[in-house]
Amino acid sequence: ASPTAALATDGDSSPASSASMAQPAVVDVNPPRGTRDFPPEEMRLRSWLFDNFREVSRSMAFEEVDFPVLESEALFIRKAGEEITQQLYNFEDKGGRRVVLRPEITPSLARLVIKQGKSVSLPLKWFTIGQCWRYERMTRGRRREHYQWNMDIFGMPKVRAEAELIQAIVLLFERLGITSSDVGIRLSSRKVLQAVLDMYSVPQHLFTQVCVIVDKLGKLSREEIEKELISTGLSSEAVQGIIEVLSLKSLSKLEEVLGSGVEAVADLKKLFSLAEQYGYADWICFDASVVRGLAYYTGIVFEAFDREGELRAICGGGRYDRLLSTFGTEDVPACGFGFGDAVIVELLKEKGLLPDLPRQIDDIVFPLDEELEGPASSVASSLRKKGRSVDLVEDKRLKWVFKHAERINASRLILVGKSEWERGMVRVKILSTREEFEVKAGELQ
Ligand SMILES: CC(=O)Nc1cnc2ccccc2c1
Repeated sequence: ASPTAALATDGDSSPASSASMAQPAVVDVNPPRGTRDFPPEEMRLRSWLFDNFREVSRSMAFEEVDFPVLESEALFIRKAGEEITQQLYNFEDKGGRRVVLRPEITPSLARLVIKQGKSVSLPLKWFTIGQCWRYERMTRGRRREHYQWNMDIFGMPKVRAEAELIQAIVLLFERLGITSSDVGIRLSSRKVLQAVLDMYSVPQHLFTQVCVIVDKLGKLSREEIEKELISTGLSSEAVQGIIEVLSLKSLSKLEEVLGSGVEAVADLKKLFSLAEQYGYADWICFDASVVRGLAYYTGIVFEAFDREGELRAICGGGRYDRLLSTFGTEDVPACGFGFGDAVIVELLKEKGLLPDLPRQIDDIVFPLDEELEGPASSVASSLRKKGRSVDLVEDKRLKWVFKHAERINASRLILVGKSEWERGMVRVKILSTREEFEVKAGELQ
């Protein structure tokens, strides 16, 4: 049997044929658990999505940056009980260093801002698209990697930053054909929770833990949330106060409860008025229960959701003004979001918005017999230098070449034949119109 025959076995004990019995077990052709390959068709869809991410970033005047997927574990050690830090894809490298495959991008961004220090002028607007990892017991069969588009602004303390980032999200959805009736953006501020904790004189060191617990509203039952909150040491009055305020859906009600002049309310009012000016007001709504699950958010937080409600958050982000001081340096106000590559594709599938992305090339160059392989190479080379995408085909029958041209949606078929070549000509077939004519080889473009 051919060497690849063994690859065809699906690895079960009952061999397909006696031959596979004799074959040694060849490498497992599947990628590691929880990870994906991107064959051409999937890769075209991913590239299409990422090109949209990039186009939006460009239109917002963000600069692209990148980081190693491998980072020091220290960057992600946080004590707030976040799921993301309990699933670190961490290990010790051969130098005995504690490292991780990064679970998120923001700490790397902060690290680079600190490293760049005084040499960069604020505000900084940076974006990246990068793979992130988690190590989860495969019992849940969830993926262990995904790609995330991140947009972050450093050094912009006012809600203009949040307004800019929300515009980026809306621009992306609009580019993909998603409307504000498909998707909404829920937003609130962690300063709401801060104000409530102050009302019940909850010690500040509990703030991030409480945020991480409250973020599970909607995933855990109310009783479980209350239990977890009590276990952090909160009084039952404080717990009830938190649950009550977080169920508010109107800014004016929030103002009644928290009193006017509270920073959280002022920030949110400003953001809603900016939204009108940007023209995306119908995309956003206030929802006090939005806290997001990352420990370091300090202000406005937001997440996009599918209004039909099945899917989890499509993307999310918020302000994190105190992340840099947790790395031992002075704080720089910051705000950003992460947009994963998985939920959005599910949503596009459901909305029938997946684009048709057929393979397409400009020219197929084909020598009609083997003594013309040289001339065919020079024809292909000159077309490529003029920017044409060219598939140089040989050792095939003409019948196969026509089939191939159709399969890859070639625009032209350039046939290099003996008699034509002797006259310095090649034959060109326009595949859409079946039109056929001779062209001087040197004038082909
Ligand atoms: C739907 C999906 O794939 N989520 C996903 C997959 N991998 C991750 C890896 C790190 C952090 C979050 C992740 C989230």
